[in-house]
Amino acid sequence: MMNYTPEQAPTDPPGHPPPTPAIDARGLTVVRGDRTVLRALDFTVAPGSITGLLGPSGCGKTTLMRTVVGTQARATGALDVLGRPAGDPGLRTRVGYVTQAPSVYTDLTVRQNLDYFAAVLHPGRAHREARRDAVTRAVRDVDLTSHADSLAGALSGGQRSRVSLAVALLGTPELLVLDEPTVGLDPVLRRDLWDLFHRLAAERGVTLLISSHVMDEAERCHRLLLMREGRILAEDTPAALRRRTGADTVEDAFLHLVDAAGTPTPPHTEEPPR
Ligand SMILES: Nc1ncnc2c1ncn2[C@@H]1O[C@H](COP(=O)(O)OP(=O)(O)OP(=O)(O)O)[C@@H](O)[C@H]1O
Repeated sequence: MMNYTPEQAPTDPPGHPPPTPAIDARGLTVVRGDRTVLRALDFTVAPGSITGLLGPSGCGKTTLMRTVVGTQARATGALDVLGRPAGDPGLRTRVGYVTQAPSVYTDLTVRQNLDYFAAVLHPGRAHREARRDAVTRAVRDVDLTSHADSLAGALSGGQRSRVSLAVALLGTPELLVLDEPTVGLDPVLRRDLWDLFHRLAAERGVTLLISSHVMDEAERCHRLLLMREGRILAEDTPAALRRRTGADTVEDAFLHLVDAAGTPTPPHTEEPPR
């Protein structure tokens, strides 16, 4: 089983001012094409925490992640990431982003992929040993040591996704933004990845923002941002959301909050949360 409980979210030592949020959004609005996709979002993400971003397909999760990592144009309002405006060049090595589609070279082995990205991050002979250590650690983190010399193109979809995650871990990011990292993985790999996410938060102080369709993964997060139709429906711990709504599961809590919000859902644009 998992080696944590969601109630064990990082807390501030008494008497200390709260730390700067890892993410601080105020009135964040994003337009894509002729659609307003994110609508005046206000939320914060605490450093060293795991925040789950949940909501039905098309509610704006990827758009929000793209905005946090600075690749989304036409954002208005304020969005600070690690104390700087989102997209600031100083954040490049401090933020890791893993997209839904794995971005690896299929004609290189796992290790060659990582060697390449490590050389981009830390060029030069002086960093050769540090690069080798970083690559070995990242391959081990994602449990691909036995596949290190396999061509990425010969791996399963889930294994390729883990190579992408290993690339993001190379730079030892302070904030990791992961878009549906567990899609297509079997239950054992999903559990192992969530264990890794918790180790990264607890042992390395990494902040993780993780999107998912899968409501049972919500229970593995310290806090949740529940999204619907470009808005934040609720922001709280899984337990508090269940308590607040009298629901047994986060999925039921979500449905309760949707009903309470009272906005009708056009059937052609909405999928139920999976
Ligand atoms: N390039 C684009 N131009 C215009 N609208 C877009 C574009 N990309 C996405 N959208 C719209 O923005 C909305 C949010 O999309 P987004 O990909 O952020 O949702 P999502 O919650 O991540 O969905 P999923 O879970 O299916 O990945 C959708 O209604 C989508 O149609």
